Amino acid sequence: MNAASVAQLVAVSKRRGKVQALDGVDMALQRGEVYALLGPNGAGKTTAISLLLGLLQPDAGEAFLFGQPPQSLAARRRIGVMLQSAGLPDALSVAELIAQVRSYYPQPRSLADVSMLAGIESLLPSRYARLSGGQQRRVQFALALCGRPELLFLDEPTVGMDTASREQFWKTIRELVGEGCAVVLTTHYLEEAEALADRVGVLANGRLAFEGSIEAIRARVSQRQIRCISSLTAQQVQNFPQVNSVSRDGEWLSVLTPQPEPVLRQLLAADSGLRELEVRRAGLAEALNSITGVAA
Ligand SMILES: Nc1ncnc2c1ncn2[C@@H]1O[C@H](COP(=O)(O)OP(=O)(O)OP(=O)(O)O)[C@@H](O)[C@H]1O
Repeated sequence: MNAASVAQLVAVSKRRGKVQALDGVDMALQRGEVYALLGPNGAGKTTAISLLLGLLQPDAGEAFLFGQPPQSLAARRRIGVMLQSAGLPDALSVAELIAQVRSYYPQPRSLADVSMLAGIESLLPSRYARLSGGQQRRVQFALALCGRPELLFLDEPTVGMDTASREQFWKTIRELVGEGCAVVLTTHYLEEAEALADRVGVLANGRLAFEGSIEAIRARVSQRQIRCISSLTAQQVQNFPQVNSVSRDGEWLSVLTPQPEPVLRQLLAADSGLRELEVRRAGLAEALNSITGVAA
């Protein structure tokens, strides 16, 4: 156990039904850090969070919250949780739900603060059950903030939120992190991981296939994408050495290659009218697919 970690999995394995959902996973989260857990459906993200929350027990290895077993009441008081299924009572209003959750804590955040942070002031009188999916997510976020958590677990938190709500949510997360709160986030929105995460863990088939910064993930993909407006056909460019694939979108040509320099020379030599040239590393989605593909 690492005493400085706010949450930790040590060599954790867990079977779920016939599936080895986690297989020897080590993970440690520090104070004030945003850790995004990424990976395809069924990779084991929710299982990892459930183990850290003490909702599941590991078959092998150990889970810790603030250096204690996750079931410890003292440790649980220090966390806030937003899971995929909230199971909240349908009959209560948003204000009543918040009052109920605030009552669990000795020094809760005020109703005004919680509502402002989650952007739900106008929803307080409404019955929770009558809210839209995105509004319910914002209320769940408010509930997770009631106990002034030092560690927030957010399992796909912005599913169903509109763009403005998502940006407000990201802004609030940054404020909380600025005050020292740590966050474990799972998401399928890569721009969300990019916007928030200090560190990313990529799970594939129950194993941690990669851990590092977003930039480090990108660096794993050696391919570059060349984009330009050109009269050359995709077939002509496909025949250049070092070209992996070519696609055309209207007047734009997109070329994937591990070696952009020789390809650029050939493109410029073959088309004197070529313009709007840009070269960039292949995208984050492609990098992740390559990490999880290799792991599989
Ligand atoms: N209650 C269960 N009984 C049997 N198998 C389960 C159960 N819950 C999860 N699994 C299996 O364990 C594996 C890991 O599931 P988990 O929910 O942790 O994945 P995930 O990465 O969170 O996926 P998603 O992105 O779809 O939420 C999957 O193969 C899943 O089918």
